[in-house]
Amino acid sequence: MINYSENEGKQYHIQVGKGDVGRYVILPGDPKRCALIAKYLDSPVLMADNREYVTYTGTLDGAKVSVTSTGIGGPSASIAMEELVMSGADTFIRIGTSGGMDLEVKSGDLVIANGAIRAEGTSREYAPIEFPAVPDFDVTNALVGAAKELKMPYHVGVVQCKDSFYGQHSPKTKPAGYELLNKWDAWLKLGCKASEMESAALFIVASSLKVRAGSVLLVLANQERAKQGLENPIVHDTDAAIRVAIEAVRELIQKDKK
Ligand SMILES: O=P(O)(O)O[C@H]1O[C@H](CO)[C@@H](O)[C@H]1O
Ligand SMILES: O=c1cc[nH]c(=O)[nH]1
Repeated sequence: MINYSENEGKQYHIQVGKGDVGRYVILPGDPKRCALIAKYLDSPVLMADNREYVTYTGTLDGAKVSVTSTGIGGPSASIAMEELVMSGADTFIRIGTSGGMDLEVKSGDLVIANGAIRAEGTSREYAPIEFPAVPDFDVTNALVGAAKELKMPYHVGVVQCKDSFYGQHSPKTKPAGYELLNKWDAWLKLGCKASEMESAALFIVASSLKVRAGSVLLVLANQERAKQGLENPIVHDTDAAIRVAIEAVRELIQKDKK
């Protein structure tokens, strides 16, 4: 494969290469979240800042751990994962924001995905639609263990992934076939916990590359609760989700040593 990078040994988009990242990588969407995550690492170093991809590398309990932002949506997230795997990474935790769906999911809660609805386009370029977008079992267990240990309010369940943020919130037009893609009411009846944009693509890319991935999401607010007139403040602080991801990486590091 052609490497378009002007910098030898660096991946074209993320601008890191072998030796620059650890096997464990935390993946926020927002590049500005990287510094907030990196401060939990020992001796974090900014390795690259290119397009939507910012990477820091440090250590946790002596193991090399990195943070790389994915940008918004499956296309950029899949590029980040592909290039990180080519740089030596094999274990990924997405830490993102989301909108609650199930009425029991409140602002400020965390959602740990045990599956993702593939209502986005990127994952279809990797696997037929019948193949489920599921996270790695050990990574998911580590996230649940960390949320319990840190006494965070969390839910485990299916998340819905799409390519249009405003299609979720306020679709202006509903083209022919719209209901075939946007089955929001069905997902609600099936107990879907939250909606976001990257987990499905990341889980399917991880399956195709034979690496491990999981997701923990902060719930900013829940439009379904708002519709019912239930309490629904907006929460922006991602620190709880970041701490759960960090603790989960520690658990995985210990487990992988055995
Ligand atoms: O907060 P991040 O990780 O970017 O995640 C969510 O926020 C963005 C939309 O506002 C999408 O990327 C969505 O998945
Ligand atoms: O409602 C929301 C909030 C964050 N991200 C989404 O994709 N949807």
